[in-house]
Amino acid sequence: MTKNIINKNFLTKVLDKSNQGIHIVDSNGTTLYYNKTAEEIDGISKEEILGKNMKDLVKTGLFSRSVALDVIESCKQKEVVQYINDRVVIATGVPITKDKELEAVVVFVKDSKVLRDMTLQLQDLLIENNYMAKNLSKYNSKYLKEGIIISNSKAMQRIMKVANRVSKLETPIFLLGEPGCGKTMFAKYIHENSLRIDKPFIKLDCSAIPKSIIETEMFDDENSYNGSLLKQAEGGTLFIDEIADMPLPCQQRLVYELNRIKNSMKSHGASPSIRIIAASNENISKNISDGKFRMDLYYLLNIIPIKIPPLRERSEDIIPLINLFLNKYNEFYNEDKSISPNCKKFLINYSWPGNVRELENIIERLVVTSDTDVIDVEHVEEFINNFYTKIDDGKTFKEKVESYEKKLILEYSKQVSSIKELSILAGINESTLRKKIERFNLNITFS
Ligand SMILES: Nc1ncnc2c1ncn2[C@@H]1O[C@H](COP(=O)(O)OP(=O)(O)OP(=O)(O)O)[C@@H](O)[C@H]1O
Repeated sequence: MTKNIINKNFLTKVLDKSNQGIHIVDSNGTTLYYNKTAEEIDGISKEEILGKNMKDLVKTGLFSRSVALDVIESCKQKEVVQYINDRVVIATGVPITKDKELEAVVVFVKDSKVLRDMTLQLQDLLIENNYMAKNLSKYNSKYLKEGIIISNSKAMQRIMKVANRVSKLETPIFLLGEPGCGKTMFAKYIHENSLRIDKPFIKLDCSAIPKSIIETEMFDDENSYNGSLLKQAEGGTLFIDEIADMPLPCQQRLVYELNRIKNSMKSHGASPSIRIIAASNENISKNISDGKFRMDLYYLLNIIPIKIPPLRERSEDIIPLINLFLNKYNEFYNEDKSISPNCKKFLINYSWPGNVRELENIIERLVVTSDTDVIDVEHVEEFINNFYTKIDDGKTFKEKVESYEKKLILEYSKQVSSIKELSILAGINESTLRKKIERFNLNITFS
């Protein structure tokens, strides 16, 4: 059985511990109780006030006014600012009634010094807040200027630095990296930060168009649809994606073009008519040793090589990328989804064979398909099964990634009715997907 300890003695102890001053007077204004904090705030001792009437104490000048007397008169709660012994005190008088008759008045007393301290703290916070807001806007404009490129990892910060440095030069650039890791994004970024920003940025994806027409598209003004790409990119940047797929005769003409650009820069110091940025996700050295890629072209392009690491090697970028895509697709689909911490952990541990493109694609699907506001591991598992591969099965990392990719492509193919839909669902561009299907020897039929 619990003992009821709440008696008069106990309540008096509690009131004495309060950090507010408490002053109780009866309905005539005579002080019945005055706690320790009130003594400290008012600078008046219990002995000076207990059993004395407030009217007399106001007369003697000990109090400038008495809120207790105001409350006795009006029988309503009242708040006043008082000067007691040169200190500013805030006193709130509260009437206590029994059967509608006033029984007593309790006055709660606060030292304005506390409020002053709080005001000072608030001012400090406002200053800090202002400072942070300024920095945030600086950060935001930098962020926007960089076209929202997430570069939280050291590796990406290094690449951003190189990209910033080389964007103002005219030299060719060679971007290397797995599919979906951001090569096109970097090519655009370099163009947009170069002196050619007002001129065209033209992309040629050698894996997306039949090999037989690459040369025409690139060089032939008369037979290409809109004039040659070299002509279209005049004054600007020509971005040649998947250059390893470029046919040898075309490579030869590109070597000629690059040499011409180089010589004109050397002899006239002139800006080249076109800047070339090339990209490859193939093992280009293997193509060279197989005789599929010209060594001289490789050296002409490889003056500034930038290798973009796969996402699995820069896991610090995963959370900021998740947040970026979550905001983007929440806004786009007018949703307000968030991702649980467990699910984020789960996504950090995934190997992302399709790199940033796959991550973006999965976040978009999660925003659209999850039936709760908080996206959890179970929702992700619907898309990605067998997240974790066994470590000790004797396969190399690449083999594991490939076998996982095969599984995913087959699984996704069951949900769509064409290669185009499959490429959208998987977040891989169509030509890369076709190549993968061919390389993995997958037998895919669409319903
Ligand atoms: N660091 C990053 N920050 C923000 N978005 C990124 C980042 N890296 C890639 N992306 C986004 O991921 C998607 C894929 O990137 P991108 O197309 O540049 O890859 P890629 O390497 O050119 O792929 P592929 O080799 O298949 O052509 C794009 O939507 C791009 O904007």
